[in-house]
Amino acid sequence: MTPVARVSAAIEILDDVMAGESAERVLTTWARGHRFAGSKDRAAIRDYVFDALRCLRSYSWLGGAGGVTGFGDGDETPPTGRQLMIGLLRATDVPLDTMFCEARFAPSPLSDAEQALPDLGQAPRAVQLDCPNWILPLYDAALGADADAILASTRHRAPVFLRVNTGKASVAGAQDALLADVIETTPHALSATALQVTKGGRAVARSQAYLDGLVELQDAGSQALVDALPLAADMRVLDYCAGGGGKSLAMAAKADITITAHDIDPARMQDIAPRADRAGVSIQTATTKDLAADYDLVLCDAPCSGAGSWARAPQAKWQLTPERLATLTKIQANILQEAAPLVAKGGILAYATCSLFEIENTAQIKAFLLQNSDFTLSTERLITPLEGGDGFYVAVLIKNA
Ligand SMILES: C[S@@+](CC[C@H](N)C(=O)[O-])C[C@H]1O[C@@H](n2cnc3c(N)ncnc32)[C@H](O)[C@@H]1O
Repeated sequence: MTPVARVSAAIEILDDVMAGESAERVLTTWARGHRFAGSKDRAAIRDYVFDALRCLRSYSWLGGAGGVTGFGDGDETPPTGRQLMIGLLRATDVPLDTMFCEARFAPSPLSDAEQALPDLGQAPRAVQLDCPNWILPLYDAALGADADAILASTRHRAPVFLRVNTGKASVAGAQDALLADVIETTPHALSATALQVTKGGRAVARSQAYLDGLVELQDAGSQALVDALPLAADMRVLDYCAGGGGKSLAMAAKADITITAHDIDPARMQDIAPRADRAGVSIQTATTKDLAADYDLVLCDAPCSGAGSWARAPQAKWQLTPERLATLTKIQANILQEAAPLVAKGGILAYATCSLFEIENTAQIKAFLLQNSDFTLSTERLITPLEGGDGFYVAVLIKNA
């Protein structure tokens, strides 16, 4: 495909996404209907779509949809795919007349109105930072002087990180094995097991090092969260909200422990067995009625707004509503109450989210401690995207002996 045809494809896809469709689904459907598009075309179009989603408000502004204050921010009309791509190309200094022109498959040349260059410096702070208006106060309350820098970081693509499975390889050994598939990496300060992929990120899942279980795809912040857990040999550990098992696998690689994975939706755990096989570790899965009440450590990696990973999953930023956030905080409080009796006396209850907001993090723990005087707070850590990975919160509570 020519560069202009890629821009036209991104416009078409973004129009569907702005109509409320999932970006992943629209991209998959588009690829099925356009078999002539090669992998490089698909990757370039995908990058356009996700870049536009990350910077939805500032690109809308630069694309001339100045009145649009945010998709998902009320009843406003969302920007068109064309406006977003005009904004994206302006923001990245691509001359617009090279893309919007008379060439075959190109989007039509800019109208006189579209030629006017809006000044982003005049836009409200939330537009410049690509944040829904109602969410900005949550950032300010939780992150103070760092709020702007953290929001700015979510405007850029998140790096690909790997976790070295130290049960199978050293960090240097895993790096060498990845090099055989032309995947270049560099260790990352957030965790001793974290490698940031600097070249070949799209090839990881096909590489021999990955297929042999030497590495797993896992964000560096997620690894730092697991590092914060006081795991020790022979512990009985319950991963109460295990999902696909990312944290279970990381915990299993850290210490010789017995791990049980649980999720309210057992179907979410279907990948755990093949992933554990690949990693060479053992993880049991259990339904709620199978759970014992004497775990040495229970991890609740609760469902949340996902605010710490909006650079990776940008559509979620625009889909979150105050009502959904209120529902999530209720679910989080219930999960803590369900998990507390499963912790053995003297054991540990760990609570984690990939959110940055107080209402999902410190406020949740404060409320829990008020109602559960048999627990005390041991440590608490907020990992923000300024440390290089996704944002996470983790609190470690101890149950009285
Ligand atoms: C943030 S995700 C977990 C991600 C996973 N720990 C990982 O590292 O890949 C949250 C999970 O909590 C599960 N969940 C929601 N409500 C729950 C509940 N009441 N009890 C247990 N799991 C729950 C969801 O099904 C979802 O899989």
